[in-house]
Amino acid sequence: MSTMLSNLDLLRRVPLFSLLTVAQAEVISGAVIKRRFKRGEALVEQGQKSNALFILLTGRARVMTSDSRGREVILATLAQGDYLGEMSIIDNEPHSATVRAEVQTDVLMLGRAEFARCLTENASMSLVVMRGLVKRLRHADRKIESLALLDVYGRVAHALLDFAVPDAQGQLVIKDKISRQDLAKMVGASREMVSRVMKDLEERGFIEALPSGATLLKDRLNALG
Ligand SMILES: Nc1ncnc2c1ncn2[C@@H]1O[C@@H]2COP(=O)(O)O[C@H]2[C@H]1O
Repeated sequence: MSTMLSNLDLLRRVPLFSLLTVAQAEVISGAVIKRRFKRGEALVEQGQKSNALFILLTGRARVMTSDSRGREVILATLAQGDYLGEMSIIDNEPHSATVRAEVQTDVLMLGRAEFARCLTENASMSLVVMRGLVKRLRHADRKIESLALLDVYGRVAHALLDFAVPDAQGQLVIKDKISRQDLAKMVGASREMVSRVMKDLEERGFIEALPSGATLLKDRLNALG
């Protein structure tokens, strides 16, 4: 995190807060605190309350939920500029999921009351938060559909397509290596099963492991996911 930037400058760089008026941003910047989370540390815990909105300045965090037997599901990965903890502030219920730092992660934390005030005083910001929630609901709908209707091949294909971004040639690639364990937690299957499916997808030409560690997704994968 750049220590040279003021809280106001940092806030201005976060898309959500760029909509505040200058006066509002000044008030809010006086209310935020910076905090660093180590790799593996929880920013918020499912079932607890923490009274703050967290905005990622650097790093990466994973949104996950688990059952009483410790089995985990990865719901999403958050990166720079993303925020979390808004659900608990909006409905005054405990956090819906645990969010854990995947690498060292710096955040700005804004208190519950200040965030609630931002929403009531700034209609465009409320709309952006609503759009974010709607986007997540759409994504969750697709995920339910995939869990209910697709086999493990389809679910793995779906998760891979979700992660991929087009490269310079317009081909879909996943740049970072995804661990089989993480993929298993995304699709609700065992690591062994996911390893078998990935091997099969590669042998049948749906995906290609590149020497760089990236994975190239072939067009035909769309037919599975
Ligand atoms: N499916 C999801 N995708 C992205 N972020 C999520 C998802 N579910 C929960 N979160 C975030 O994780 C946070 C956990 O605490 P909250 O419920 O307060 O607010 C939640 C959201 O900010």
